[in-house]
Amino acid sequence: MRRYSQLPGAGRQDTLADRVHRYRGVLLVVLAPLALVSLVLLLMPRAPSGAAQRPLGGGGAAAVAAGDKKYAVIFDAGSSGSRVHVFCFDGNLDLVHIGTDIELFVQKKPGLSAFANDPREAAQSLVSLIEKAKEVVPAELRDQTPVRVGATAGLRALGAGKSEEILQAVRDLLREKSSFKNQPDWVTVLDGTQEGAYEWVTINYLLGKLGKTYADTVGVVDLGGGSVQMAYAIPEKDAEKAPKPADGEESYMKKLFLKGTTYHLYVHSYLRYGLLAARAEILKAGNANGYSNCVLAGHQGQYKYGGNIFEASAAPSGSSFSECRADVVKALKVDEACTHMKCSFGGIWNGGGGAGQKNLFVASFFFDRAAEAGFINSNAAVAKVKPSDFEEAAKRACKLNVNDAQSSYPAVQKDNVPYICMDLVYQYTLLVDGFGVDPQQEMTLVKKVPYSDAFVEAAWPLGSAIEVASSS
Ligand SMILES: O=c1[nH]cnc2c1ncn2[C@@H]1O[C@H](COP(=O)(O)OP(=O)(O)O)[C@@H](O)[C@H]1O
Ligand SMILES: [Ca+2]
Repeated sequence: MRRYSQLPGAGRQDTLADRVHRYRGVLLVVLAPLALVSLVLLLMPRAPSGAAQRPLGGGGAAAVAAGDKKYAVIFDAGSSGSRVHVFCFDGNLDLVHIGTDIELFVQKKPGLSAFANDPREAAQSLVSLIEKAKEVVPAELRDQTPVRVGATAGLRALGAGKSEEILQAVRDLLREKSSFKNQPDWVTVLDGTQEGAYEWVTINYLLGKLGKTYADTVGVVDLGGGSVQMAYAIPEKDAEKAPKPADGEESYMKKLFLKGTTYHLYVHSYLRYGLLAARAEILKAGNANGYSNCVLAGHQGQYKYGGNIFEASAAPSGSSFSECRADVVKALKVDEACTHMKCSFGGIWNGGGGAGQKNLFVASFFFDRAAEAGFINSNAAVAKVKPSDFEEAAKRACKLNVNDAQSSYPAVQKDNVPYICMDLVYQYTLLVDGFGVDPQQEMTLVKKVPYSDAFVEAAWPLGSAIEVASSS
């Protein structure tokens, strides 16, 4: 848990307001031409022909300026939990401290989709997060500070009707309780491409890569609970040849304009292939005999996901790495017909690879399971690993029964223990057979990214906040 300290500046409102009032005539004469000149200077170098002004093409929620500081409040309504992030940017769009931290980050479980039949209660689950956010934004700036809510795979999977009811309840709550600047179209289900693009912006921004050529940027994989995203930059000439997506699928390409540079981003989000959703797919793919080759010996039970129930009992001989792997390959539909040059899995174009994907930053559940399986330090922000590390860990885990696994992996939550073999096999197979990563290729698992003298969460909300802050 972070500390929330009161920002300097709160409480000076009256004095400042008095002074502004007294000198308003002088201020107008001095500031009006200055503002005009700065506007011209700001816009001039940022307008190459044809490039969009809004870096991510979003809704234009302008972050608020305090001096040259701008705050933005972003809610991440993830499938397994809700989180709030508050960021503060200076005039150069660099992050500045909020009290002693560089970001306010608070999280809560479960996510909105756990309240599928009670939209009001879903919205109420955000109240404590709203309160925490309010504590760090100075009172006089709150009504000008935009709050956005992005829901991901959990609400996507609920379908339009139920998710819209929940979003409406959240809009009502923000209007009545948040005191932040809110707008109905700032509370949405993010499409998978948007989520992947924001995550790519977050990581590349924090690493100082934005403004450099596409080949200097890093590729990003984000394994959530409900969906998994792959995003990386490719050369313009390749982007022009990108296949058109199938009916109902999102476009493979997204054009971003950031720090004076245009990027052509390949992004795909695979719904139902987040770690928790994939368990259901794996159980469906491999459950022919009423048991699963991926569930640890000694476990008899059912797995509940997205309102459905799946048989999840161990085979008589317990879990097996190789048989579980075969089930995962089936669940991934690795052999599905590919109508493009090259596919990842399920007939989806792989983007063609290249320099923007060479250096991979891999986030969310990849980090968490690697830490729980004990092959990376859970207190580190980043860790270098290879896909083969997941393979080795999986081979070890698949040999255990539930009791031995509980004592071998004390960091694994009790509910997750029967699935530790399945999760690790899935992660290895997703990387190698799904995304085509070489088992020996080094990649970076990332939880937080070092930035200035602090660490920032490696998650999509910062990308959204950058869009908000740069569109003012
Ligand atoms: O802000 C964050 N910081 C670090 N990890 C995060 C953050 N947001 C999500 N995660 C990781 O993602 C995992 C679950 O993803 P989430 O609930 O967001 O599913 P979704 O993206 O499929 O909706 C969490 O267990 C956690 O490891
Ligand atoms: Ca997520």
